[in-house]
Amino acid sequence: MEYIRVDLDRNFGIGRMRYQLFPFLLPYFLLQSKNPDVIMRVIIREDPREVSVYIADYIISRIKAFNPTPEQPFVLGVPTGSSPELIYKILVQRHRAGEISFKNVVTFNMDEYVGLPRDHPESYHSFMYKHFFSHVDIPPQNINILDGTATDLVAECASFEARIARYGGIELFLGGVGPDGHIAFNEPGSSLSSRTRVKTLAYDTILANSRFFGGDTDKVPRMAMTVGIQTIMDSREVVIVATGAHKAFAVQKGLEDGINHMWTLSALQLHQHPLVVCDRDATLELKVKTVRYFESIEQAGTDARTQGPALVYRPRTYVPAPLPAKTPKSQQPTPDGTPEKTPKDLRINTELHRRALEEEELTPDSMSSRLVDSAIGGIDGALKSDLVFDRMGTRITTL
Ligand SMILES: N[C@@H]1[C@@H](O)[C@H](O)[C@@H](COP(=O)(O)O)O[C@@H]1O
Repeated sequence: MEYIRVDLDRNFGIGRMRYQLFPFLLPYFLLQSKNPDVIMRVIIREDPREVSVYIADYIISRIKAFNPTPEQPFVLGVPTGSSPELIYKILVQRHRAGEISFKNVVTFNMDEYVGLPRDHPESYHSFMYKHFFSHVDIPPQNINILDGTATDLVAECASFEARIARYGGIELFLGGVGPDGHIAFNEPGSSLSSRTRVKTLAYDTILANSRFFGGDTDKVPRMAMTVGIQTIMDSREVVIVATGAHKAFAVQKGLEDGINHMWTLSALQLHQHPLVVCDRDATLELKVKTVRYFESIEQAGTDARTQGPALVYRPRTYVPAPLPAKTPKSQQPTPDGTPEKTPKDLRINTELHRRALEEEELTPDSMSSRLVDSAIGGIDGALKSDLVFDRMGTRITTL
């Protein structure tokens, strides 16, 4: 009896404390329910078609909610690759059905190969016009794609960042993910604070992308220009599409492991509104517990697109690269002693160029050794026709 009385006393005490704390905790709970998107969101669908429908719907709903005008367009970051093809197809269908207009949408492409002319069939210019731009009402002047044949590539990258800043930043960045966890062309080892720059491609990426060049790795450009991780992180929202068992290892590293420059997808753990939409195969390396957790969040009814409140708009804080405080050594004073005036754009270029020289990025010859087992499926390009992936993605069998 004595024990029971003690327990009752203790429970009563805790219960009373809970009620006393309630008024203080209430604002916290309200804040949580108002901002359900300030976490990593992972949406899982059964196959690539369902994933593409979800993302196309999501983009349409975001553009509509934004209600863009010519003065305040919706700024969309867009990728290439096989994963987004179906998304573009659905967006085109929905545009043709009169559901969505891209008249007041401005796009920035993630990346482009260095050295490929715009009209090369495998340039990202060609890809975007073939799959999307030629079929919707986006004005050509709203399309921004890096020019891989620019004579001054550093200046081209600086001007790209400046254009993004001029629009007030990117609203929604749609991206894919490479089998080695890269986003855009931010290969393993990329600085997590990188901005648009020229990047040497890792051998795995060359191998994976050789499928677009008739399987010939020699035809794949060795360099590309790409937005940086920080460029992506500055977007208000990031949506990543990941489909297929060959993306499973990258998804696992990006979602379950720590933030790591060797798996640049993982940088999104620091973003406020990241959304990863996977098909079932792309989740094969995740813990069952992780999959259940994300599924339960969606089932709980806080799904950003269908049930959640609108995202909270935050002010834009990005300003182009700071100008050097000191007069550069190379800049000689004019005969009358006053320093030479440098045009604004050139000053930005000089700063980025200086930084590019300082930040020599690590691009190992091949990262294949990190891709174990099922993830070897990531090198799908050259091998696709020779390999069969079983449903569990844990074994690769040759035909
Ligand atoms: N630069 C692109 C990336 O932006 C893309 O995400 C990746 C995956 O492409 P896919 O969707 O074809 O697997 O390929 C390339 O490396």
